Amino acid sequence: MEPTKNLMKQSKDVEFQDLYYSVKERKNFFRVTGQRNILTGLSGSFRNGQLSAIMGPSGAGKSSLLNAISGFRTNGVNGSIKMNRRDACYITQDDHHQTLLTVEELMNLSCDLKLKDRQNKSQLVTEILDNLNLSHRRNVTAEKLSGGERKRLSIALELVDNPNIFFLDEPTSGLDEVTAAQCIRLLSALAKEGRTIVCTIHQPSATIFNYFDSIYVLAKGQCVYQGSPRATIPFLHLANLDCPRHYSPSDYIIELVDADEGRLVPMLSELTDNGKLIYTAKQLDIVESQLEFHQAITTMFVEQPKRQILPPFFTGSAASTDGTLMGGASAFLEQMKAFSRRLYYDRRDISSWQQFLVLMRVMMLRILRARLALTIQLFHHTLCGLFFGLIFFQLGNQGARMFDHLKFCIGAVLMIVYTQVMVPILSYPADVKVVKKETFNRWYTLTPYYLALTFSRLPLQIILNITFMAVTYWMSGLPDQWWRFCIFVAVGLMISLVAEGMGLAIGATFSITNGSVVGPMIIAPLMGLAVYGFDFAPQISTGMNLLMKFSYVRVGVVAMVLAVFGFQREELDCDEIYCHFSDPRVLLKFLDVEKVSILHQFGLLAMLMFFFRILMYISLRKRCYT
Ligand SMILES: Nc1ncnc2c1ncn2[C@@H]1O[C@H](COP(=O)(O)OP(=O)(O)OP(=O)(O)O)[C@@H](O)[C@H]1O
Repeated sequence: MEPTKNLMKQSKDVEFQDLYYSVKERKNFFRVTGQRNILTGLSGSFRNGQLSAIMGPSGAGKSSLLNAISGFRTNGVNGSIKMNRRDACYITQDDHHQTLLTVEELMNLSCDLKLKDRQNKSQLVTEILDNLNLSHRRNVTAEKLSGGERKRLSIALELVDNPNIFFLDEPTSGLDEVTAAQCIRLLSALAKEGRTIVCTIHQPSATIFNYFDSIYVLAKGQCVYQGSPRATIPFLHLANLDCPRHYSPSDYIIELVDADEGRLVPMLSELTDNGKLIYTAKQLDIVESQLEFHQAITTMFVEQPKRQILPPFFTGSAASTDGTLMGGASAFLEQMKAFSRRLYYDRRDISSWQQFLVLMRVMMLRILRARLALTIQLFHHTLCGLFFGLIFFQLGNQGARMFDHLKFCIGAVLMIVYTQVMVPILSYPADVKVVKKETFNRWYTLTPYYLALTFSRLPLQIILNITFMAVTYWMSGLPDQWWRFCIFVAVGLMISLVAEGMGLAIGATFSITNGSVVGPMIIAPLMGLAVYGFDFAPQISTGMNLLMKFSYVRVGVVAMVLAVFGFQREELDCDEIYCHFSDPRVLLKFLDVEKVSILHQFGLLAMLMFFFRILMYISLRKRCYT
């Protein structure tokens, strides 16, 4: 690949010292039984202009190290890292992209969100796609690309604002040998253009191994080798471990550190001073004397006691000290300056309003493109409306059918709740991964995304609700009053917005597996509260009444009852000798809601809607920024 001049930019190194990463071990969800150290005091550096690999056996901590130094994961990470976050991007192993958009649309989206000057946008897109050999796939959606093409697309999307530092988690996983080699060659070319490229790789073939400028081998969370690929054999020779002829050094070193439960790990880790030393070889010959080593870290980090937590706003900055008090003070000043610089840089060129507009457009486009899902949802709501309409056909004005009226209101609410809760629980977790990647790579900030998500779903919600409610209303024979119909629809819409908020909050917090358990588990007691005590409503205790206010299903049912029977509704027909509930006021009194205002119920629903949506926002923030 030819280096592209207008993409050239000065780039920087990545250095880290005494890096720890630990996770809490739990016996069950709540009980923490201890702490597991995954990375144990690692140091090292990845140089600008080089393609570096983090290698190691499965479970060695490669992804953990990549996540920790890139800042993709901050929870449980302690130590010093020098890296300009503004200049870095992270490409995940699974290549999460916005679904239903073509390569060109995704590239345009990336440009719209990242570049202020959009005049040369199409030229830039063409240039990048040409360079990454993706031009012929411009009009294909990301889901239809091959593994290698998808990886190249991930790189292309990030190249738009030309970051200096690329972190890639297992870029060759799932690719055949030829495609994997192509991918690594591309990364090597990008590094030569003046970028720092760091990727994890499990066990590269001999060909791929030699494409790397530097390798960092991990085992059991410790550094067992750091240096050039060709210095691997002399390094092992130094430890009296001779790589057999015709054996790939990458295979050999991985096998060595994996054997005998990692018996050799402490010795090799000592030779590298856990990453503080870097090895190089002068020539290709495997001769011990040609091995050289030097300090991996050039930055003098602030002296820190082991495992001390850096305040989060210091991460990503580096400071020097000679270990003295004065040195420490000037280092602190430097950190403060770096912090202010970061604050300055964090002010995005693209305003939040512009981000909102771009995201809104894309989200609406995606909703319209999901034709099958749209058709199924419309069909489902119409069918449910017809089903309800048939069950309660022309019963809406029958004074003798009080229980049917109640069943109608409860049933309609439950149908809305279940549909609106379950869809985001099952679909949103996949979106969260895309959002995490895109916010991390500075495509947009969370607030405009969140607002665009909320508003873009609104039109579809309204249409689906009107469909279901209209069919139900007219078939069940409720009064021919447009204003009552509008209130009926508004109640349905409000319930669906609360339920959707709850579904999104669960989807943003849990995986699909856990969410599909948690969702119904939460709805069940809410449903219980919804039907509780309708036959002895006036005797319900104050405490229970208060609790019932938290069940939006109950609040929804009450609002629905008020919409159907409130507002001075005329007497219902009576086909029998005596109909106790033919006067709607009797029914309202029986349910103890005759003095309840529908506005009050709308207020409660609005509060619960905000509650779930704020919960979702907090959850999303936590997922994206820790
Ligand atoms: N959040 C976590 N909670 C518990 N254990 C974790 C967590 N993250 C990582 N681990 C554990 O830490 C170890 C290292 O994980 P990591 O994913 O970094 O390994 P890896 O070298 O990338 O492995 P692989 O090549 O198989 O992907 C593994 O044993 C993993 O189970």
